[in-house]
Amino acid sequence: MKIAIASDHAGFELKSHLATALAAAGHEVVDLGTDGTASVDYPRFAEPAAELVADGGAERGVLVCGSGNGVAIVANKVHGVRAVNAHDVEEAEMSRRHNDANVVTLSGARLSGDEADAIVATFLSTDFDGGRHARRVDQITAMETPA
Ligand SMILES: O=C(CO)[C@H](O)[C@H](O)[C@H](O)COP(=O)(O)O
Repeated sequence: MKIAIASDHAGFELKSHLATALAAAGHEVVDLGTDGTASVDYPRFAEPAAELVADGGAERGVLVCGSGNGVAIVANKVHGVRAVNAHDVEEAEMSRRHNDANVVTLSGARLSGDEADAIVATFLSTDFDGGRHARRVDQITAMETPA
């Protein structure tokens, strides 16, 4: 799967870990930075990654900042993106099954590499349930189109 990944300084360590692990698992990883622990502003990195997902250039996005919150807020400004800050495997699973989330955001401050690996693996492998959930996702998508 082609995956866009990005972080700010607070997510850099976990993002680097995930980029390596995802590539080793056979995924095509597009790393949009940041490239170190120097302080940067998360919108600058989260927006291009979210746009790549929205444009179809990547199937899923993985974004990391200190809390996972800032990058989620940025990603959800991009039409076509449904980003969820997943704190555990169950949230990742439900974000796929019920929300058809295409971007997962993570806390670099609170998650271990093993925890993040499990969350991302679940996020990538879980299918959307469709049915009544598709109707609700369609209602979200309709909000992005001016009447
Ligand atoms: O969590 C974040 C945004 O939601 C960021 O990664 C930062 O950790 C947070 O904004 C704090 O910024 P700082 O410049 O690292 O103090």
